[in-house]
Amino acid sequence: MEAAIAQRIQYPSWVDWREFEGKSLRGSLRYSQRVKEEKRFRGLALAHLQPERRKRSVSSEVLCSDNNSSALLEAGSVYPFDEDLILKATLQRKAEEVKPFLNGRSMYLVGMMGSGKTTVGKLMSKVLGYSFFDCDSLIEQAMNGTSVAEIFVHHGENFFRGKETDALKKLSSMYQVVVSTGGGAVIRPINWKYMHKGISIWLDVPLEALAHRIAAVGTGSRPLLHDESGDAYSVAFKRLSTIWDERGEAYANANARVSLENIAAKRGYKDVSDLTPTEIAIEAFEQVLSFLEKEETMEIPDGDL
Ligand SMILES: Nc1ncnc2c1ncn2[C@@H]1O[C@H](COP(=O)(O)OP(=O)(O)O)[C@@H](O)[C@H]1O
Ligand SMILES: O=C(O)C1=C[C@@H](OP(=O)(O)O)[C@@H](O)[C@H](O)C1
Repeated sequence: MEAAIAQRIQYPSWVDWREFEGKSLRGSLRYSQRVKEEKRFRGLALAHLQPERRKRSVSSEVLCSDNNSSALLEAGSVYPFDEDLILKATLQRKAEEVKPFLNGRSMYLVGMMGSGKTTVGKLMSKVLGYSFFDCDSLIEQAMNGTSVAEIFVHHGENFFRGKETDALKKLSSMYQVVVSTGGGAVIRPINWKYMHKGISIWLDVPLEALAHRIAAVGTGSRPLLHDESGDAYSVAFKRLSTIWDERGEAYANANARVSLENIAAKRGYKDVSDLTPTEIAIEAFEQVLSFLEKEETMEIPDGDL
């Protein structure tokens, strides 16, 4: 069937269409085998990926100029579409883009409690082929399995901060690792000395979102949030606000900042809770790339040569 079909997919700028050229996309897009092999398929399909529908479907207008194409899409129809596939492939490509410029340098994720340092850090380490370490877990292992909360109770916060610095010192001698630091790692200047041996990335998440996330999992593992009485969200929000007032500025020492509000605005989402860890990890790699480019182009004054 001769079909005048030109597919116009206009993905957000952060999606790398090259990932999918010539590959069959999951969903209702069907192409004759010849179209795929001879890659005579041309054009772009207009996909309106809207947050409330991005997970389930996409409205597409498909016109392909190709003979023998069996594409059967019509303007305005709604089709299942595997956006997770696109995001995962984009994340992999971003990692491959960044990796050569890292020269094996490690990455340290900093941010308030619940900002996603562990969740996003694991994703980044996986696509980079780096090892992942959670600083709190290393401290607990060094204390024969004593939990962070128990360390605070039995030994006090200052003792914990000393162990945190010891862990970061050890990690700073390693290469090709992604580290999820504890939310308070930014407090001590000595910790920045160790983290600046690698590249530090601040996950900047609004307090409201942090409070919702922590309320969902409870404050048991976060002793600094234990003090207040009330509903879980209010307790978390109140304590996080106090902690932010005390140390919020310190996070800005990071080499790269990942603002979830900026990503959500870029993507047209109403709320940062629409953002998946993969989307955040993609942005993290983009911000690392920007930092590395700036680092490379920074002129060394002649006098310093
Ligand atoms: N992008 C996200 N959207 C929604 N929930 C998230 C996101 N990232 C992390 N979370 C959840 O928030 C909680 C804290 O995440 P975690 O990675 O442990 O943060 P941190 O290591 O910074 O304390 C976990 O329950 C996690 O599943
Ligand atoms: O913000 C903080 O001072 C802390 C954050 C915690 O790590 P997470 O950021 O993983 O919760 C943990 O290190 C300890 O409870 C202290």
